[in-house]
Amino acid sequence: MSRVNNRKPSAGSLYKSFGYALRGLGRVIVSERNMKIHTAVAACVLALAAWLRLPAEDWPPLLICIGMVMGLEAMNSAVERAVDLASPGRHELAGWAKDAAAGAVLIAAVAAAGVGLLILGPPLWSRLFG
Ligand SMILES: Nc1ncnc2c1ncn2[C@@H]1O[C@H](COP(=O)(O)OP(=O)(O)OP(=O)(O)O)[C@@H](O)[C@H]1O
Repeated sequence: MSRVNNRKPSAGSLYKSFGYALRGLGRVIVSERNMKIHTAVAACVLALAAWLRLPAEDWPPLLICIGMVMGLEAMNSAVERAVDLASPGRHELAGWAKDAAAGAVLIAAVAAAGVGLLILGPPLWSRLFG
């Protein structure tokens, strides 16, 4: 028989979950070089978008891409830690899992770079050379 979770969600537990999530993000930003790079690139993209006064409809794709890349990087860090815990020694499956998680970040980052170029490129070009 499956166990049923009868705990009622409370405002306190919701608040705590946000706290755990923010603590997790903080740890990833502090300890992962790639996450620092993603954070810096995201800040530059948002500053550039504001400077170029992009129209409202151009902002959602940029925000989605930033969220996708940073979210997947956090998930990649979680996979790395979980794999290291489960398989401290070298194992083919451990390498497979880490490579696949890193591949997910790479796909998102390449797609985000394409979206960023398409959205920011033309207005930046005309601001600089137009
Ligand atoms: N336990 C493991 N077994 C097999 N291959 C691994 C293992 N850990 C990491 N690898 C391989 O090394 C790559 C990089 O992994 P990771 O970023 O965790 O660094 P690392 O090799 O553990 O060393 P470090 O964290 O010191 O750079 C992985 O994508 C995978 O190909």
